[in-house]
Amino acid sequence: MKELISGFGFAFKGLKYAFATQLNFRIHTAAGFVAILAGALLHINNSEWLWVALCITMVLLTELLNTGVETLTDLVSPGYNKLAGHVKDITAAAVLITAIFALISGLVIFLPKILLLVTHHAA
Ligand SMILES: Nc1ncnc2c1ncn2[C@@H]1O[C@H](COP(=O)(O)OP(=O)(O)OP(=O)(O)O)[C@@H](O)[C@H]1O
Repeated sequence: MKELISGFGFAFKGLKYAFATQLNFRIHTAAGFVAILAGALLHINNSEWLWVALCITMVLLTELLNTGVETLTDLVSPGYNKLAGHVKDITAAAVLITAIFALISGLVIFLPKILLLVTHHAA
């Protein structure tokens, strides 16, 4: 039980480190909160909530993996190294792909509801 609790402690330490050092992690966390707020205000349904939860999880997960890989790369290759650059570019690309997926999902879920709201108010 003690090991389980200290395991959570290490995980929170990792989250705190990513949040403190990575601007992109803070931006994506804020975007996640905005999506949750929009979901509540626009009364999205259960399956839409699952898509929102999946997108937030995947973006933050890839951000955390990217931070881990970047940190490890800086540890093993502090100086310039072409391969080290490729490693960082590849994990950055993983974040980009996931963020694009989240953006498209967000548009599919929220845009029709926002347009309906706007046209309803305009009429
Ligand atoms: N050791 C290195 N050798 C070669 N190229 C590197 C190296 N470190 C970084 N780069 C190149 O610079 C880019 C930015 O690296 P950096 O470590 O600043 O990443 P970042 O995404 O800006 O991370 P951070 O959020 O820590 O600032 C990498 O994607 C890579 O192309």
